[in-house]
Amino acid sequence: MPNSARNIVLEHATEGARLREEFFRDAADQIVEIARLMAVCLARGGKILLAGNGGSAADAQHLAAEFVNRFLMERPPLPAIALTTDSSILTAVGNDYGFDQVFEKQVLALGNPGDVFLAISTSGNSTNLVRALRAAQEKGLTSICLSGKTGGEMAPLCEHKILVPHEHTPLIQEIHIAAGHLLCQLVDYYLFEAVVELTPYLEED
Ligand SMILES: O=C(CO)[C@@H](O)[C@H](O)[C@H](O)[C@H](O)COP(=O)(O)O
Ligand SMILES: [Zn+2]
Repeated sequence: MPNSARNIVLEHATEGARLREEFFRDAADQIVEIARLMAVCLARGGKILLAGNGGSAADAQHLAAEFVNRFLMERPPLPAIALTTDSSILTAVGNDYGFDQVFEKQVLALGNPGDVFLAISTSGNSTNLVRALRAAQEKGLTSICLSGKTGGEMAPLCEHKILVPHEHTPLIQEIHIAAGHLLCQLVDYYLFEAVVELTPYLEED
């Protein structure tokens, strides 16, 4: 018995390491591109909205905190809001309209054209995120999804996608937070270390 429990640990570690290597090799350019567009959004005075359910709600909050506080370097606070944290908003909307609208109403209330909405879902099929992505489209936000496999119902609603090619929710989530950390690091890189690289993108419409 102790051996089979140990095998669960080792199989998770082996498969996680294999997936991580494959994912970052394939998605590196896309992560850089998405970080650059987030940096452009922030440099133009926009903000980043994030949302997810369960473990992905924790990821949304974790990443918002990195932006607002700091990540690896000392720099000014950056505007980011996790839409998962205000229990009065979540219970009022959930109670009066249903859980499917808890993120949609916040995107409609807080989102401005040019802001970024980052939706995090392993299945891509959480209705509250699908509805929030439609609201983001309506309000002119740039939508990004962190998802698994095909990105599910969210995929066609996202302008930019980071998809982890796996079936296992915890492994997808573990890659999501690693990709999220890299987005934080690269946003800081573009805004505070490599402004020259960002300048041509700032001049675009
Ligand atoms: O953390 C986990 C599983 O590792 C769970 O809390 C998980 O996030 C929840 O079941 C979510 O509701 C799943 O939603 P989604 O990723 O499919 O959008
Ligand atoms: Zn979990």
